[in-house]
Amino acid sequence: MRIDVITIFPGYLAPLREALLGRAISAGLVDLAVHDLRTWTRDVHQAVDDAPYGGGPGMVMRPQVWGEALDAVLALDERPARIVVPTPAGRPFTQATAQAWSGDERLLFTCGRYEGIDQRVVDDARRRDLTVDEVSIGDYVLVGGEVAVLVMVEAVVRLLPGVLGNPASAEQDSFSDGLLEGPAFTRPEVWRGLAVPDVLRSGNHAKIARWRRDRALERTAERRPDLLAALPEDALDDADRAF
Ligand SMILES: N#Cc1ccccc1Cn1ccc2ccc(-c3cc(N)[nH]n3)cc21
Repeated sequence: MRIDVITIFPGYLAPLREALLGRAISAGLVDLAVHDLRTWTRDVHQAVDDAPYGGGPGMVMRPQVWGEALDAVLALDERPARIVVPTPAGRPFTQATAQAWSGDERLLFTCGRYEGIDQRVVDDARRRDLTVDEVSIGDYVLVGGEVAVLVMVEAVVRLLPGVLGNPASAEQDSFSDGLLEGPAFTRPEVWRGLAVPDVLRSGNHAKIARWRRDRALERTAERRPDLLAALPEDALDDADRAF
């Protein structure tokens, strides 16, 4: 997978070259290129923003700079790219989104700042039949798109074959079966007077699986009843319903 990121703060994306993601890049599983948007400015001040039409607070990012940047970065590779625009006004980015995008050949992230990017940049890309996804990582407002890109790239890249040491980790993710993950424990057996649940030390794999499923159902019902309500009809078996 090729990943391009366009931003006025390239340094914000440095964490993508650390740890697991850094190893995925070194292993050739991911090609990452970060581009400074100001490369495509033409004025001495390298202006990337201007006042909003219709008035209002803040500034809006200029379409000309973004249009030239997108055209240039898209042209760097013939593979089709999904253009991702982080925005508080986007469709929710979920585990299902990450799963879907993990099958893409190329992702191109555009990091806005100020009050966002002139809408015509997205409109122009779409009318050229480019795939453009405007996505939100949560119902809160960040200062720019860079942090959202860090979140989305990590969520997607960890799903690529060969990235996680144990692929089962991704298969047993929270949300992979529509439920939250239950509690996890490791040594010591007792810590500050708190013991690991006996069933987890029983060696009875059927009982352990049932216990873990019950804890996941319990936690989901308590913290995210919306996820429980959204489960497909056949997602819960009789034992689940009995819980
Ligand atoms: N746009 C916008 C905007 C609108 C109003 C106030 C502040 C901003 C700042 N901003 C500029 C770029 C940008 C990108 C993504 C987010 C973002 C995503 C999530 N899920 N929250 N915030 C915010 C971003």
